[in-house]
This record gives sequence, structure tokens and C-alpha cells, in this order.
Amino acid sequence: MIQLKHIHKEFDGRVVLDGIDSSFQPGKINMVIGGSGTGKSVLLKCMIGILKPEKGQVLYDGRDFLQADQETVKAIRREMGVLFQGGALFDSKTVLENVRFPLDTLTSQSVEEKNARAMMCLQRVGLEAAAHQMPSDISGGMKKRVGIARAIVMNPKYLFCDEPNSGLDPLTAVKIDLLIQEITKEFNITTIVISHDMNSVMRMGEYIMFLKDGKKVWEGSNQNLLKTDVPSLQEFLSTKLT
Ligand SMILES: Nc1ncnc2c1ncn2[C@@H]1O[C@H](COP(=O)(O)OP(=O)(O)OP(=O)(O)O)[C@@H](O)[C@H]1O
Repeated sequence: MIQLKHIHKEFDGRVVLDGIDSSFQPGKINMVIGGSGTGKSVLLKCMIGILKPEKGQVLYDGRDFLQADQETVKAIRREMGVLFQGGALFDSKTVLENVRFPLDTLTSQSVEEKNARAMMCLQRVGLEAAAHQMPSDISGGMKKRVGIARAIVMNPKYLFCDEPNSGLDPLTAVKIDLLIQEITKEFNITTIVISHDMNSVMRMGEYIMFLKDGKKVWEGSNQNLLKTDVPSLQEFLSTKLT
């Protein structure tokens, strides 16, 4: 479980996250939605340690990420998988080398062990046949799947996905959603997804947090989303669903 307590972040005196409280459960797809510039990416960056909030706590199964000693921070980082927007693959590495990369940098396993684990993850996303191809030779959807394989190679407890569907056709988007959903359930991962795609939110958002101007304005399930009487959420939905 990940808990956020009063997360406050500002840039040059401009408040971008204003006291965010929430908790994200394991085995569930937790989604963060909201208009452009409302703080979704900043929140994700605060959670994974790219940005440091001025106030608040991020608790990983009770461990305070922002106050923890270096060893604990390292341990928590190793338990995170991140699927970056666009996949963020290394162009000069093969698909297999991309997936193996976290193992190369964070473990002392033998090359055989690392290749075996990376191949297993590629198999999980249906891409073992593409292991020796270069990223430039595969489609956008395949790149996302490679990104997912790399995100799960360290067997994460926490998975962060920033716009996993951006740039994909609707059919491929459904496949990526399904894959993220299956992996979340299979390994009981606490998954956080930032999304602009309402189809995706309705398909898999078991817990949804709606941000507006850096504040959490609404939270609930996808089933309750459309019943909301919060005006700013109604307005957001009307722009998305028409
Ligand atoms: N490093 C930074 N320095 C200064 N301001 C920043 C920085 N990063 C983000 N911001 C500002 O913080 C606000 C929230 O940005 P954020 O990227 O979190 O929005 P978002 O909700 O993810 O938007 P989008 O859906 O368009 O990606 C924006 O006004 C942005 O300009």
C-alpha cells in the first residue's frame, strides 16, 4: 500500500500540489486524472523521488520515503517499476538489453540469470520473438510492451505508469490496459496510472483520484465517477466524453 499525507509542492512560490492525501491499495489499478497542468506528473515525480515535496509524507507499506535513511530509500526504489511516457527505451540497445538494464545496474546476477529473467518478462508481454530487435524496428505498441517488461523485471511491488496509452490506436490501447491489469492482479502490485484516456479510466480504474489545480477534488471508483455531483469533475468529464 502507498499512502500520501498532505503532499505539498510548489515551484518559485507557486503551489502545484496543495495538501494531497490518498491511499493506493495493492492488486488494484489506481488512477490519477485531471486536466492539463493540474499536477498529475508532479505528483508521480514526488512519489518516485524525482521531485521532493516541501511538506508531506509518501509511505511505502509504512516506510516514510522522504525521511528514510539511504538504505531504505534504495530498497524502496528497487521495489518500484516505472513505465515512462513513450516507453523511454535506449535506442542503441536491443529489446532484451533494454529489459535487462535494471538487472545490469541494480543486481550482481550472472548474465545467464539476467537474460533468463528478462526473457521471462518478454514472454509475459508476448514479445520473446522480438528480443534481439532494435527499438527502431518495432511498433509503438510493442515499445510500450517492452517498457512494461522492463518495469516488471525487478519484480516490483509498486508500478507507476505515466500515460501508458498515449500515441496508441484504440485496439492497442486496450491490449496495453489489459496487460497492466493482468500483471497488477497476478503479482498483487500497487499500480498507479496517470491517464487522459477516459476509455481506459472506465475500463480499469478501480480507484480514481481527480485533481484540479493541485487539489484532490474527488476520489472513488469508475462506477461512481459518472454519478458525481462535483461541478469541476462534471465539467472535466463533459469535455472528455463528448
Ligand atoms: N520543474 C518544474 N518547474 C516549474 N514548474 C513546473 C515544473 N514541473 C511542473 N511544473 C508546473 O506544475 C504544474 C503541474 O504540472 P504537471 O506536469 O504535473 O501537470 P499534469 O497534470 O501532469 O499535466 P499534463 O496532463 O498536461 O501532463 C504546471 O503548471 C507545470 O507548468
